[in-house]
Amino acid sequence: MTPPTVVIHRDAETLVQAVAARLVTRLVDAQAAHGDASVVLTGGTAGIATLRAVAASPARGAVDWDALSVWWGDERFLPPGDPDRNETQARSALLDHVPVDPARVFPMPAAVGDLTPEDGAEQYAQALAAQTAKRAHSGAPVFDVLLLGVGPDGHVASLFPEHPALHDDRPVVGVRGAPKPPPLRISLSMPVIRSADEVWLVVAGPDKAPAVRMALEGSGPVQVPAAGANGERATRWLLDRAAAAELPADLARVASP
Ligand SMILES: O=C(O)C(O)[C@@H](O)[C@H](O)[C@H](O)COP(=O)(O)O
Repeated sequence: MTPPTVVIHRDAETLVQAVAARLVTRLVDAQAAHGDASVVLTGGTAGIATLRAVAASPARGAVDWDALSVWWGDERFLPPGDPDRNETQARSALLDHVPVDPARVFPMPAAVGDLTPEDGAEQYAQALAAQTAKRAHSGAPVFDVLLLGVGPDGHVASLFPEHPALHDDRPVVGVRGAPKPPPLRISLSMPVIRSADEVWLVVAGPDKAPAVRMALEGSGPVQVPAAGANGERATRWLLDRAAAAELPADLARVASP
């Protein structure tokens, strides 16, 4: 694991534009290297705004959308099409506007009938295992880039501080009693998050500053899950100034003054 890098942008809007540009480049590079690319999306304000910025970017035409697999890091366990589902928001922000191959878009299961979050997690783990085998065969990482937001409490995906899901050794976990609504969720587990080639934590706003500081100053991942979210090859903290406000000066070099 390489040490995290920190990039600080002037404000939330500059941050999402810069992350969108970086994401387009990352997907193009992955496709050039191994023919296709695999991305994990996040819910949350900054994550969805980034997808909107990709959709609006003239550079989006550089991505071969047909050769992209789309996964989710977590999902709010709600009925299909619910406006609060991360899937619904990602589709309207980006996926409905680019020619993705529907067979390569892997939303987490929705709340239908008797399905529980645990059942949904198990189904998603099966889809993931098939992808893992396929990508291993081609020598590509399972995920080229995995996007995460960070909560004011330091949660990432639906892995909340001190929550039992953090200790679950299954690849995908059903979450009950999440402190951020809705209480029922599905999440990739920490080991699966950590298997991504690159993990990008996209964080804006002053309410996130204490969590960003704690994660980067060595807090444990049980108290501050974001502290454990490292990629195999790169971990990038992509921040606006407000989220970076509590970082010590040696970490706080500003990219967009
Ligand atoms: O489903 C969700 O809510 C998430 O995926 C969650 O982990 C989110 O990314 C953070 O809570 C940050 O969200 P904000 O950027 O909206 O604060």
